[in-house]
Amino acid sequence: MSGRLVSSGIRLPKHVAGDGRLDPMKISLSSHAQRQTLQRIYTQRSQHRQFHVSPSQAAKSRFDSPKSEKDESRFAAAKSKENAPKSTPEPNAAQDQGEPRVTRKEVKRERTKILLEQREQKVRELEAQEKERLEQEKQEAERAEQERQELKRLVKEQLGLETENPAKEEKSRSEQSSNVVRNIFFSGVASAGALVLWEMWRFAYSTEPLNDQKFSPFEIVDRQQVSPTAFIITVKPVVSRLGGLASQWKLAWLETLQHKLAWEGTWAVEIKQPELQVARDYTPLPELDVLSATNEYDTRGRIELFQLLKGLFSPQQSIPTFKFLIRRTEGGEVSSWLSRRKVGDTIELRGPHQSFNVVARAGYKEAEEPKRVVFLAGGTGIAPALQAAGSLFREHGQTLKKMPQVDIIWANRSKEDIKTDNPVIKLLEKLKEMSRGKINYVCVVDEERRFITANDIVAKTQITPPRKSWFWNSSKAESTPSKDDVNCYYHSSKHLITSAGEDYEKVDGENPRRQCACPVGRPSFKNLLMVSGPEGFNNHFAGPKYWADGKERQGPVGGVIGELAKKYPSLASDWLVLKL
Ligand SMILES: Cc1cc2nc3c(=O)[nH]c(=O)nc-3n(C[C@H](O)[C@H](O)[C@H](O)COP(=O)(O)OP(=O)(O)OC[C@H]3O[C@@H](n4cnc5c(N)ncnc54)[C@H](O)[C@@H]3O)c2cc1C
Repeated sequence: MSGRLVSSGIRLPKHVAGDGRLDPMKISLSSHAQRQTLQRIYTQRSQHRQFHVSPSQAAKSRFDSPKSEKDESRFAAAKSKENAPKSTPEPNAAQDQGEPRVTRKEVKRERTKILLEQREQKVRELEAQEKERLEQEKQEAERAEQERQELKRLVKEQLGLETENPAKEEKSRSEQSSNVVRNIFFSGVASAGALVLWEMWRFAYSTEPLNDQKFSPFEIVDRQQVSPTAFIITVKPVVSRLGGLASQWKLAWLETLQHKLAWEGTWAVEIKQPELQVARDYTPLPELDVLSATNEYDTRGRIELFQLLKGLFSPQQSIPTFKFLIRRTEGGEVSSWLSRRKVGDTIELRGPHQSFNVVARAGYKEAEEPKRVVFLAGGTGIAPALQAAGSLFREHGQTLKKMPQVDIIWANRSKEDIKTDNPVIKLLEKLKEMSRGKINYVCVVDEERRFITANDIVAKTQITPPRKSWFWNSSKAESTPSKDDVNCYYHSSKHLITSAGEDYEKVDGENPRRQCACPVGRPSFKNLLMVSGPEGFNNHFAGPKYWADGKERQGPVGGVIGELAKKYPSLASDWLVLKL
């Protein structure tokens, strides 16, 4: 226990002096106000001791000089107590006699009271502040709501949506719904317009799926090995998978082109080897369904329109394909690269490059009597032979009456090339059947020591040796009237010597047929003897071509046929020899 021992042996609290009085400075109080209060109590006690004043007097003196507002109220309370009738005796009167009347408990109570009062005061102040803040917030919220309502009213007024009566409201509602319908309608029209514009843009800027200016992608969809060195690949154009008008148009355009080309004669496309950036010509095989199509495909424009409409109404339209018979040449840049391509691979094509218009050269529709077309084909040279036969069939297929007799002699190295399951053999058989024998073929194979001979050519062309003149009794051949003194591009042998096989004029991007310039009343047609194969093959039978002005030209007829022409003058006068 803290405190101090006095002489009497009694331990006093530390804030009580030796004479029993309270020592205010020894009482530990935190606040100044508390210290003051105790100081007052101490003073009161001293006064009481020195002057023997009564508690009421002490209270009076205590409150005589109020230090604060609080003290003032206490002072007033004490005064009123003092003025009150003294009916009851002072409770502590006996103790006033020399004894300290303020105990520690009282000090503590007083101090606690003061603290409580202070705290209560603080709480009241905080409550008042909080109330004031809430009040302000409420007022602000009310003001904002008023402004919002006002704004809403103004907007409604501006938009004319102010409804004052139910009729007006109903009218406004119906107007709103008709607005919605109108908006939906115009959105639909706008979307359709955008779609049409998009398609027109694609239509205008889409390149043709096959053109002679730049290479276009084609996908290999089939590959068939027909002999150890030869194979057939089928390709289809790569068009957008999304379809749409532009894609349909592309397919329709290509199908149309196929029909047009099949009708006229021989043509080829270039295939690019992308690694070496070189290209070589290859000849598409004719498609049977194209050859057997009816004559509704009359002109180019009509074909396109018909195909386009067909394509639009049948999105699953057939995709036109091209087939190539290719022989892998040992060390060849393009053919060996192509031989390694598989189904699914993409190759690039450019073309078409048309050469001989077989139909026009063989007399076209003016033919007065069926003519003959003989084709000497070596290896893959069978492809142009099939094109020529196909175009003549396409032209005369309906009546077959005026169709020239077509004889193909196909020379190959091995028997494997002419197996019955070879698609080329199948195609030849089908053409023979469809043309009721007007198209015929024979195969000769090196392996069997069977080659195309001069006798074969004589037999197929049915040329006859010149008759001996009975008058001169000499071996001099009877002169045959020349049919070659015309300048017709299609039917003059002289003209043919310098020809680069350009049987089509280029007019405004179109390749129309040339006009036959043969004089009226004279036969304007010729028999055709065509030679198609590797360079050596062509040179052997018809003599070499020559280059002039950057173009490969036909040159004079030489080789086996040139020799025959010397013996058979009708070969020179009635036949055109075309080197492919
Ligand atoms: C109108 C037309 C249509 C055609 N159609 C077809 C067809 O349908 N199918 C078909 O298979 N072919 C066709 N061809 C032939 C074809 O275009 C190619 O000529 C043939 O495929 C060979 O080309 P390549 O690039 O493989 O060989 P290339 O690289 O051109 O070589 C050809 C030959 O020359 C040799 N050679 C190349 N360079 C040299 C050199 N520096 N020195 C010595 N020898 C060399 C090679 O070893 C090879 O034997 C056609 C040609 C034309 C003109």
